[in-house]
Amino acid sequence: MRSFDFEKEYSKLLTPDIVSYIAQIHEYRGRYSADNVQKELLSELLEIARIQSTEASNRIEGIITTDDRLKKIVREKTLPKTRSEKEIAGYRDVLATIHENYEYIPVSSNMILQLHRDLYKFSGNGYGGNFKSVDNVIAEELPDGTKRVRFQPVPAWETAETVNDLCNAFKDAVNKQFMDILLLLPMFILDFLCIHPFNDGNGRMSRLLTLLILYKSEYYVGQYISIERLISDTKENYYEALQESSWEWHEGRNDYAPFVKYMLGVIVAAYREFADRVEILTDKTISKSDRIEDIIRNSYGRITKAEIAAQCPEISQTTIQRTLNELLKNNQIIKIGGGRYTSYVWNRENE
Ligand SMILES: Nc1ncnc2c1ncn2[C@@H]1O[C@H](COP(=O)(O)OP(=O)(O)OP(=O)(O)O)[C@@H](O)[C@H]1O
Repeated sequence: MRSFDFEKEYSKLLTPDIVSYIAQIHEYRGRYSADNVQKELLSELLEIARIQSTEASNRIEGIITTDDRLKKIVREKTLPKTRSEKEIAGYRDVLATIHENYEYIPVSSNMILQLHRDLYKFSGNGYGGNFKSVDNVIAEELPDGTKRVRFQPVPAWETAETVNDLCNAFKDAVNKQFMDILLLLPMFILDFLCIHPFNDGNGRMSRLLTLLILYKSEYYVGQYISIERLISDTKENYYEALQESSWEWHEGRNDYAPFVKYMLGVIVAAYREFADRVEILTDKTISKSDRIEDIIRNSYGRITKAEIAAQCPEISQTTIQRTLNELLKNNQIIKIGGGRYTSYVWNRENE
């Protein structure tokens, strides 16, 4: 059976590029601790990130619904109807549990099972909260419709014990305190994905666990900038890094570096985006119209005038309307619907 030795692998990862990523992330964490950023601003970013995270993590697995239904599900304004919507609602709830209770959720086999149970609580397919009952493969569908095996995970009969060993080894490594969690985290996630402990939901669970471990270690950026969206936007690199790092995993000879670098790159990108958003939203020298433009560009799907106003209460309705007219004239946004149902969406065709 596969064993886990974080300490042995750790020293191999201390290369200049990885160390530089870690230094950047440490610096960002210090600069943007919650005390340094306005509370209203954070709650605005929080709402956007919650929608994007739920959408993106599900989209990576082909689980989708319309923009409007997605927003309503995340805001709990409707009940999920289709199978995909039920899985999206499950993700929404597990994400909320992690956001609110990360301090009290240990990274243990039992907790992973409980979170997985909640991921499927609307689905009623019997998968939720149980490790896989039969062996599985990580497959890839080729353009001609045929399937190719990307990775053969741990067999079903070894799964419970292997997850338990992984969680214990991870806990021991964290407790030793001299190894940076930013390296232990992607190693743990890669091992989790190579075990692929569930019949379904492994990718989503791995991204939820990523957030959990980041929050527990006081890296809160994922609450405000969606890490899942950044992964979805770089899906090809994500799969490539996983492929490279999982090579010879069963023999314990795999190289964690590609996936570690990929994940650290994503975390740095999230902090950079956070820094940019904070600057735009707080810099008083940035014009009102630029702020409105930024809000529309960064919103998920359509946005109404009332939603824009809620995000910038200090800007008058007249200025918002004038800016909307200007953006429409320049073809930067698209108007959808009419009357009190009018909404706007950023025109990405120009990008
Ligand atoms: N070569 C690989 N090695 C390890 N993990 C991989 C590899 N390629 C992809 N993955 C991971 O496996 C996930 C997809 O696995 P799979 O298609 O089996 O989905 P699943 O278990 O049904 O769950 P979910 O639907 O949430 O992904 C990806 O999101 C990615 O995280």
